[in-house]
Amino acid sequence: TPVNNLTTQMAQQEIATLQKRLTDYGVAYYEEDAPLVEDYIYDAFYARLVLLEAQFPQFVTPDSPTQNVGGAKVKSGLAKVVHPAPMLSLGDVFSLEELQEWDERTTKTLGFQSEYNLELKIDGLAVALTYVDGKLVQASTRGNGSIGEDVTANVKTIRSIPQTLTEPITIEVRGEIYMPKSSFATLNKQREADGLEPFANPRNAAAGSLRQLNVAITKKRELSAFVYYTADPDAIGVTTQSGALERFAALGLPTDDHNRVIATMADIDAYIAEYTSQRERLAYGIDGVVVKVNQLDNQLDLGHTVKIPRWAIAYKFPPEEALTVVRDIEWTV
Ligand SMILES: CC(C)(C)c1nc(N2CCN(c3ncccn3)CC2)c2cc(C(N)=O)c(N)nc2n1
Repeated sequence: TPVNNLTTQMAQQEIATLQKRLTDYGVAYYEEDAPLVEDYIYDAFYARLVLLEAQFPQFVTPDSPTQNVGGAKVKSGLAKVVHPAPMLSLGDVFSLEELQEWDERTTKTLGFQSEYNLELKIDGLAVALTYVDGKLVQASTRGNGSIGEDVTANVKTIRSIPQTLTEPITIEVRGEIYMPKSSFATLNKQREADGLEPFANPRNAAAGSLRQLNVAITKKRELSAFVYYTADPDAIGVTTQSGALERFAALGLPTDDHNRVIATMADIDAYIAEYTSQRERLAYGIDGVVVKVNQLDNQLDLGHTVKIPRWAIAYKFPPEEALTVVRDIEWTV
């Protein structure tokens, strides 16, 4: 259950159970050297307890596993985090014709023509950010959609991600962390000067920089982010995707301002043409356009399959590999 749908009673119960379970696991691991569960299971329960205790501090006890240094039993790599609501993937199309077909299917299912919110598809890596009473308490990568990695300390070094919202609300938001093209070029020059392998593209550089155990390295890597989703729109009182983006900005969260609401799919050609040509002039990498049904209640009517929402689709630009050399030469000048 997402943290802000819990009653105090439920939270107290879950916290007590987790404290007991993690203490037993800790004893078996540290004192009997006979771990009861895999590390990633322990880490996922531990991350859940951290989240609950942040939301319900009245239930933190001095002997809670989170209160002693040995608590986070992370031996190797980053701790694991279970996403309370799975992070879905996105369906892809590669032509305007397929986009029209998607629009026809969507219009048929709804019984009327929906308006769409268009967003640039930022070429980075997806993260979930959890704020409790307006404070950033956890950040995790998408991972496989159900279990990601805890990158809270790393994310706290990203200047565009606020540690405190402008209102003390409890909400989980999702977005994309990316490395601007200029930071990517500078980083790769430095790596080549140091005899290191350069990163293949800004997305890999962002992932490698974010998932660092040594947070000081993340801090130096000049990452940025855009927020684009919450599973709990009631927490911010919005009814459309475009309204959610406006509320995110009002809360101090970074959003991309290239989004646009269109009435019918006929209007998308202009947007796609505009950003296909603008692409190399943007300060960050994009690999397409994301089209979303704008009214949130219509999104609910459309629902999602196991993996992807029916109310959103990603139009992918044709790969620009051929232009890479030309583009790099152009802006390194
Ligand atoms: C909330 C939904 C599911 C509709 C959604 N999902 C997204 N993604 C899911 C798949 N993701 C993913 N990542 C790795 C492996 C599989 N899927 C990566 C993010 C979005 C990504 C962007 C972006 N990049 O700019 C965006 N403006 N809106 C998104 N909206």
